[in-house]
Amino acid sequence: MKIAVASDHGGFGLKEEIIKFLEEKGIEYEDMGTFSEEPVDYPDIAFKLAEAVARGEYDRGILICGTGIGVTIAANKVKGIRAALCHDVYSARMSRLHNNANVLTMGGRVIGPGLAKAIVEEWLKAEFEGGRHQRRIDKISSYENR
Ligand SMILES: O=C(CO)[C@H](O)[C@H](O)[C@H](O)COP(=O)(O)O
Repeated sequence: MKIAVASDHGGFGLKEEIIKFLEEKGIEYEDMGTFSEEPVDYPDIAFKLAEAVARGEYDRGILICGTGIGVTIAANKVKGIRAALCHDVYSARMSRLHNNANVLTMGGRVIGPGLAKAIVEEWLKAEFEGGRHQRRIDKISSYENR
């Protein structure tokens, strides 16, 4: 599995922690920036990662801004992206099982690295259950493609 990871300045510190974690776990990733705490605009970061995931260049993406809200709103504008803002392990798990989320979003100013790593670990291992959940996702896709 190949993961794309990106943040704005508000999520930069947490992104660096998540990257260390992915390295420890031997998970293939690409760091799509930003590369410092210099302010950048979160929509630029979110669209770049989300479009790359939508094109199939990565299996999944992780996006981090200050609250996680901005990148979630932006990423979900990209066709085929199901970005889920998760600040607890249960939501992270359910975003995979029921929503087949292909982008995980978090707020670097909201949660610390310990919880964020637990969220990422659960999110990467949980698999979509399909069935009735596929029908619901298909309705979202139909709306997107109308
Ligand atoms: O949290 C965010 C958007 O939801 C982003 O991290 C923004 O950068 C945030 O709005 C804070 O911006 P600031 O320029 O660092 O005050």
